[in-house]
Amino acid sequence: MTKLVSGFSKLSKTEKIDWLVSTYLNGNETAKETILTYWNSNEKLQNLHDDFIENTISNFYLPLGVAPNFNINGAIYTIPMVIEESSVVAAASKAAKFWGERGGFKTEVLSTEKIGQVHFTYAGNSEELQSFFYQIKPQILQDAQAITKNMEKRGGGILDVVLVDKTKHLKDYYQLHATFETLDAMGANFINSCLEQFATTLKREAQKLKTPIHVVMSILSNYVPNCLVKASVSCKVEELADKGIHPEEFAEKFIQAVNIAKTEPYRAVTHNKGIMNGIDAVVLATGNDFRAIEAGVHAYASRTGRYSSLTDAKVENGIFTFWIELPLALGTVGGLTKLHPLVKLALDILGNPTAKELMQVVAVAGLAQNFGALRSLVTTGIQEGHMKMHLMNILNQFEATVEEKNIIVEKFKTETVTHSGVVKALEELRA
Ligand SMILES: CC(C)(COP(=O)([O-])OP(=O)([O-])OC[C@H]1O[C@@H](n2cnc3c(N)ncnc32)[C@H](O)[C@@H]1OP(=O)([O-])[O-])[C@@H](O)C(=O)NCCC(=O)NCCSC(=O)C[C@@](C)(O)CC(=O)[O-]
Ligand SMILES: NC(=O)C1=CN([C@@H]2O[C@H](COP(=O)(O)OP(=O)(O)OC[C@H]3O[C@@H](n4cnc5c(N)ncnc54)[C@H](O)[C@@H]3O)[C@@H](O)[C@H]2O)C=CC1
Repeated sequence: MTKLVSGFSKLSKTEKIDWLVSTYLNGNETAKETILTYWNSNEKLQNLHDDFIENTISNFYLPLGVAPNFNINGAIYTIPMVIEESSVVAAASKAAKFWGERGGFKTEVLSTEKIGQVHFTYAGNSEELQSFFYQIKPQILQDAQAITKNMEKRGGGILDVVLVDKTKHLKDYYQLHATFETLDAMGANFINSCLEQFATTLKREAQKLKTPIHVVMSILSNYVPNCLVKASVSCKVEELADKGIHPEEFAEKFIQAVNIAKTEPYRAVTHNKGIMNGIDAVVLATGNDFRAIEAGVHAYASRTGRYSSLTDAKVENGIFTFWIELPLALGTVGGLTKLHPLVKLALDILGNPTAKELMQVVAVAGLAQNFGALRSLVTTGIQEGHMKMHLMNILNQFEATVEEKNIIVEKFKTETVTHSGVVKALEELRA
């Protein structure tokens, strides 16, 4: 068994790689070469990327693609997407084109409130704590002024701080539950700084109480059900007609597919995974925190107590409408947004949106993705389009030459792509 290593973080990058290769990779020189192959030849850029995280040994590439033709509230966007899965960008592009010819996407930001909490315990009288809180609330806000003054100048800051009694759920457990407007910042660091200051004031002032309070932790919440965006598409049912689509039958099956995802959690998780194909890809391309988005979105999908679809669809008076509503705490300043050159490029492609504008673009990407997946699922089935896009991955896996690729791509233009079918075709070609 390998011994625990001490002081690893203090080694140079090359020393870290040498340790890794000798300890876990049997000194394999090819492994070392792979690590070095992905270093950026531009030293300045390499240093920039290395500093994003800790113990960096190389760069991990994901493709950056673009999906054109998104008509959002009348403006035409090309959406940058970072994702490893084939057919996602194609599906988004196809859905954008389809809806671009049918009035485009309509979006609306419903709210932008962020949340943070100071979690603490107090074993004394609850009413005493309430009146103590009302006395010190102005002081709590006053002490945070140094942190909030610039955000206030921009029109944001702390919206409110309330005391919440959670003792019914957990013995002696209370919170300071705070709400924030962080404008174009996702706000994690701003909120956490405010919360830690609230905790400092709370602890200082609580020395006056008969029963002590114990602060457990201060942290923002990634559940932001009041930071909501809605995106929708609609058209007359007959306008749904397209290659392979009978409009009435399509609308009916499509709505049925959404209804199944609304009631059946096993289906809802996959349905929403398809939505997150679009959401995460834009979140990543724009340097946002996809873990925060994922956690918040799935909590929202469970808000009724049962995990459900993020999208909904209906036909009313002959009009088909399909929409999504979801929480998105995004930033277009802060974090990596001004640091990562490709993030900066992605934001430039989007016309340097505000956080509110980015929320709308991201919601549209999720809706488009869901439309593309459902359209395939209720018509051809998902494998036809997905495997068509995945063909190149299979060929690369078997190190097909350019010539072999050309022959096999041509062959599968008229046949459904399956992994075994492609392998067989390659074997026959090589026999
Ligand atoms: C894959 C398509 C688009 C093929 O669809 P198609 O009709 O064969 O495509 P086409 O060759 O006729 O081209 C039509 C348009 O599609 C786009 N398109 C087409 N090919 C490309 C390409 N190579 N590169 C870029 N864009 C492409 C592009 O917009 C193109 O227009 P054009 O550019 O020619 O004017 C279609 O079958 C589709 O939308 N399938 C759905 C795929 C999907 O949802 N993939 C997600 C991964 S599966 C998954 O993870 C989620 C899931 C499905 O489980 C979720 C759920 O269950 O709900
Ligand atoms: N649980 C979580 O989600 C956590 C996330 N994080 C990380 O925190 C980072 C995001 O934190 P932020 O505070 O957003 O970033 P940040 O710390 O880079 O701060 C952004 C700052 O930009 C300034 N600013 C300039 N123009 C602005 C404008 N128009 N609107 C708003 N602010 C403006 C403000 O001072 C703001 O505080 C992400 O990298 C995230 O991964 C950190 C801790 C926990």
